[in-house]
Parts: sequence; C-alpha cells; structure tokens
Amino acid sequence: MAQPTEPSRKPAARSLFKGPWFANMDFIASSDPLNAHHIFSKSYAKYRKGEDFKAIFEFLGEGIFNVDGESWKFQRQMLHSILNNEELQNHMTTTLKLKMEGTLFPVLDARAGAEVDMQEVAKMFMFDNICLWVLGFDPGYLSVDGRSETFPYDKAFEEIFEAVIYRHIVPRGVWEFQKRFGIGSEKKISHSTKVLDEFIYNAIRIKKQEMQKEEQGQQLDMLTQLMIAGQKGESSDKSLRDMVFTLIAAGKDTLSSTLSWLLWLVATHPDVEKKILEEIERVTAMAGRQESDKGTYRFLISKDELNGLVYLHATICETLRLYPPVPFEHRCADEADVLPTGHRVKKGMRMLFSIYSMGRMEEIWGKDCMEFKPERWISEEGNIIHVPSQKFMAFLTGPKTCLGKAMSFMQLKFIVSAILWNYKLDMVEGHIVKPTPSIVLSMKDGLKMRVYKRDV
Ligand code: HEM
Repeated sequence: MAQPTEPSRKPAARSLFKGPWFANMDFIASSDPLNAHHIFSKSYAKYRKGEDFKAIFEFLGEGIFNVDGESWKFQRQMLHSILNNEELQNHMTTTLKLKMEGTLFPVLDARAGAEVDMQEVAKMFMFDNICLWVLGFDPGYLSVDGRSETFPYDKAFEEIFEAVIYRHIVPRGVWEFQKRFGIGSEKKISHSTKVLDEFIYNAIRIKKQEMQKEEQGQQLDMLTQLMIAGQKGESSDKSLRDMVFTLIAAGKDTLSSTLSWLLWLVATHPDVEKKILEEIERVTAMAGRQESDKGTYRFLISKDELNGLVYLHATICETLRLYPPVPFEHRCADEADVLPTGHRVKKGMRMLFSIYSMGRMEEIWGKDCMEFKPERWISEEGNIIHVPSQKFMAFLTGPKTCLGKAMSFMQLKFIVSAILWNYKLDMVEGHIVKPTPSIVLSMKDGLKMRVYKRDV
C-alpha cells in the first residue's frame, strides 16, 4: 500500500534561516498553528505579501494575490459576490456536467485498458473547465486525440510556476539581472507570460465585441461579470487581464492537483474506494434505480445529492491535509514583532510558512498522522468534524482565506464521484509517484494509471 512520505514529527518546526549578508534573505520558517493564527489572522495587517512577493509574482500584475490594502479589499468584495452568485454557480455546474459528458468520459472510454497519465488528463480537463467559467469559452485542450502540442497556454502556466521557485532561492538582484538579459529560467518566465498575455487579451477583446452586440443575452462567465462590475468604476484591459490571469492561476492547478493526488490515494487504498462507492450507491439510491439507468456509464450525481457525500468530503479533506496544492505561503513583516512561539521578528524579515509540514505534524493529527484515513474527519454521529483553519491550512486561514473553497468542494465531489462510479483506476505497476518542486504541488513523473470502464 502506498504511504505518504516525509513525516514532520518535530514540534511545530520554527527556525531562523540566514541568507547571505548582502541579500536581505533572512527568514523564519514555521508550521506552528499559533504562529499561523498570529501571522494570517490576528496581526495580518502587519504581515503583508510585501515588495519581494510582488516582484517574484510580477506576472500576476495587480491581481488579488499580489496586492494588499484597499486594492485587495475592493477585489475581494467583487470576487466574493461573483463567486457566491447562485445563478453563476448553477451555470458552472451545468457546464461542468456537459464537459464531463462531452469530453472527459469519451476520452477515458477511448483509452480504456491503455496506460493513461491521469495527472495530464486532470490538468487539461481543469484548464478547459476554468476557461469556461472565467472566459466563457472552451479551448478544447482535452480531446480524444490527446494533448495538442500547438496549445501552449497550460504549458506556459506550468513553466512559470516551476521557474518561479528559483526566484525564491536566489537573491533578488541575481534573478533580476538574469531577467534583464533573458537568461535561464527568466527567459522562460518572460516568454510564457507573453504567450498567456496574448491569449487573455484576445479573450478580453472578443468579449468586448460580444457585449456590444445587443442581441447577445447576458453571459454568466466571470469575465463578463467583472466587466459589468467594472463599468461602475475603473476597469482597464490591464486590470481585467490581471484579475483573469489570477483566477485561472488560482483555480486550475489547485483543482487538478487535488484531483490527481486523490485518485492516486484512492487507487492505493481499496478500502477507501469501496466506502466511497457504497456511499454513492446509498445517497443516490442507486439500488432502487431502473436497470437501464444503473447500467449507464454516464452517471452523474445531482446537486441536491452532494451534501450526502460525507465520506467523499472527508476523503477530499484528507487528501488536502497530506498534499495541499499550495504547499507553502510567505509573508513579510511590516514592523518588528514577537511571534507567539517567542521568536523575534525584525522589520522586513520574511516568513515562510509550510502548509505541507503542518498537515503531517503528530502534535496536530496524532500518531497516525502519516496514514491516509478519511475517517479522522467524521464524527460518531456521521458528520464532518470541523478542524480550525489555523490547523488545516490548505485554503489558508484569516481574512485572505481562499474564495474558491466552497466551489472547489462542489466541483471535486461532482468529478470524483463520476470518475470513480464509472471507471476503475489501477496504478501502472512500477510507477512511482513523487512530488515535484513548484509553487503548486504536482507529481514529478505524472500519474500513470490504467482505466477500465466499470461494469455497473
Ligand atoms: C482545492 C482547491 C484550492 C485550494 C487548495 C486553494 C488554496 C488557496 C490558498 C492557499 C490561497 C491563499 C493564497 C495566498 O494568499 O497566497 C487561496 C486564495 C485564493 N483562492 Fe484558492 N484554492 C483552491 C481553489 C480555488 C478556486 C477554484 C478559485 C476560483 C477560481 C480560487 C480562488 C482564490 C482567490 C480569488 C484567492 C485570493 C483570496 C484573497 O487574497 O483574498 N481558489 N486559495
């Protein structure tokens, strides 16, 4: 049975790391819940993303991830109301279902029995899906013919996310010098940013033309909503580009990462798979359905049935505990401070917070912290146990908590229940799954599986 790697049994590691004296790279690394509450909630105004963060993630422009203060407040309010709009949520659910029926199932059917990299499938599916929500069109990246090499956009995001790790480990002056002369990973970042800018500006231009046509009914994608909201204030193409870039970056890899790690964990824990299938059967009253209905591989759960999938909800939480898509966070101290753990923080010092280590700490999760055990999330009464967000930080904690959390659970429940009910996924023998260094946790050599259509 596969086991998650690298335990973190040390009491809430907190250490000072010294960079070269000239580089201003000293930082404190922590995974302590008390420090998390202090940095991200109680004193969050003191711990901003800071100028270094903004420089490292400059390709996000003035999008919500990269700003503090009034600009952050304004964007947060706007995105909060868009993401909580019921009509929009229903639209997202409908497009997701159509996309699964129209593309995901045919792709899996076409490759039945063959070796499939499910991480690739998850990435392509989520990219198409997020473009549908955000831009209102399907780029058709995932197709029965396989990944199109002429489709550079998802690859461009991947290259940026991998290359940006380098900016975290060398002094700012070094990567800025390389950027000026287009050397090494900096060359990749500039090239990929240009590719993505072209894609997004083009989508904005087309959307503007569509909106000018009176006969076009109101569209329910996020770009249209952002444009409508922007008409009341200032909304330049550049600010739309920054928001759209950020939303695609925020949603696509976090969801495809969770889906990939979950499929691997479930495939290597048959007891968990069995319980998920039993739950789907119970909640959807599958047993009582017509034979013809039961036999259809196009089974999809309905929105009303989602709340009943408690064990699946727990499985998603357990996956996110062990494999948080955003494995670390950093902040910069705006002023001198003392952390609850007693550490002195100098003004301007960087804080590196490991969400990954926190999910593997014995003092939070107990002696079985390294085991994949969805049951730990379920109470005796059969409800989900609430774990405070400063201990379960996959979606962060405090005022900057992820705005897509509820939507992510909903989407993942739809997708996972449909895949697991309709297909049996086995690991390809000898394939080793291991994480790769990137700002989003993905699998180094993919997720090689064999997919079989279930005889339901
Ligand atoms: C499993 C899926 C997801 C995980 C684990 C996740 C995790 C996170 C984390 C850790 C942050 C904090 C980042 C930071 O401040 O540096 C964040 C923020 C954010 N997320 Fe997610 N996310 C997920 C899915 C999504 C989706 C689908 C969307 C919507 C498209 C989304 C939208 C956002 C936004 C807008 C923020 C910024 C919030 C703010 O700064 O106020 N996320 N997310």
